Amino acid sequence: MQLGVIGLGRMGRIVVDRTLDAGHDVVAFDLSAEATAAAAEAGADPADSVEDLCERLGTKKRIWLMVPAGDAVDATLADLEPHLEREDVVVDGGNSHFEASVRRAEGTDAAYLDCGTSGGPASAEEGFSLMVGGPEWAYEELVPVLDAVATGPAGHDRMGESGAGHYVKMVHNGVEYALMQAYGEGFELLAEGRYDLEMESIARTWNNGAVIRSWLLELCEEAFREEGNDLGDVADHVAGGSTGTWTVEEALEQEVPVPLIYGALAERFDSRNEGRFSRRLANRLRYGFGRHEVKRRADGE
Ligand SMILES: NC(=O)C1=CN([C@@H]2O[C@H](COP(=O)(O)OP(=O)(O)OC[C@H]3O[C@@H](n4cnc5c(N)ncnc54)[C@H](O)[C@@H]3O)[C@@H](O)[C@H]2O)C=CC1
Ligand SMILES: O=C(CO)[C@H](O)[C@H](O)COP(=O)(O)O
Repeated sequence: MQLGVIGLGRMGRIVVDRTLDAGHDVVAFDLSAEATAAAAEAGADPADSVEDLCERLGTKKRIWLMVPAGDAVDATLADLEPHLEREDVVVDGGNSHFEASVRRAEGTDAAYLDCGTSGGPASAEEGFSLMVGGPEWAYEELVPVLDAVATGPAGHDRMGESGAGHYVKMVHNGVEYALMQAYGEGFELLAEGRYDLEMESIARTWNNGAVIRSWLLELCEEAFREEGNDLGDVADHVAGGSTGTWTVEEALEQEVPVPLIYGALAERFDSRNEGRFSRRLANRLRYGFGRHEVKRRADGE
């Protein structure tokens, strides 16, 4: 099979490499000429524009987008649109909102597959877990490439109609937030608690047979090994948050309680806030009702 890949960053490059390794042909394009050249060195046919990529693909185009979610997907689709026919298939492997994917599927002549991708750059060797939404014929058509990009045939499946792939990936990320928070709280108690403990040793021991073993816990083990028992100079600041926000918004709309996911998201936002207003007010209110001492900021700000 011949696959066009647009977006050759951390994730797109893995799509290219794994597709080439499985014996398929790849035509590659990125706005960065450097990224395109690097993919060419790995064996891909380099394109210098979306139009050039489409010409190199000929008829029955199979195109995988791995550009940042949002405007970049719409811009790429706008460039692709004049070259797309009904028998073509476009896959969006990024973290797009499922509603945007439904809109895009409705707005293109090609078959559109929304593909949630899990595993991250660390999965270059093993392959990804792929959650796909969209027309069944297009999914079946892409199976050889999905087999290559995923861990294998068991690493991908069609979740349902358009939007279902990115919907499942959105919820996956919500679960990811909650798991990270649960491990974080457990290790915080262990680190601050009454025994002098080795965090890496605990993570390693749990990873060998414990009920709570997981890849995220292996990443905890790696973090303690590489950063130290107290995480060294790693800052108390967690970036990102869009996919968790979408999960919570959807849960509210569906009236499904997700307190753990919401709590993890709130903690993430809180990590970016120094001197929370609500905590300062609570501090002052305790004086108001109980004449408890008001702790003052050292710098008087
Ligand atoms: N990094 C991760 O752990 C994961 C990322 N994703 C999703 O995969 C997508 C890509 O992520 P990364 O590879 O990490 O990002 P990245 O920033 O490493 O790479 C994005 C690439 O797209 C290129 N690009 C941007 N706009 C373009 C356009 N209009 N035309 C052609 N190329 C364009 C950039 O030059 C860059 O090389 C995002 O939607 C992200 O949310 C999904 C799962 C895991
Ligand atoms: O999808 C992922 C992991 O599964 C990506 O790492 C994503 O970038 C995480 O985004 P955020 O933490 O900002 O929601």
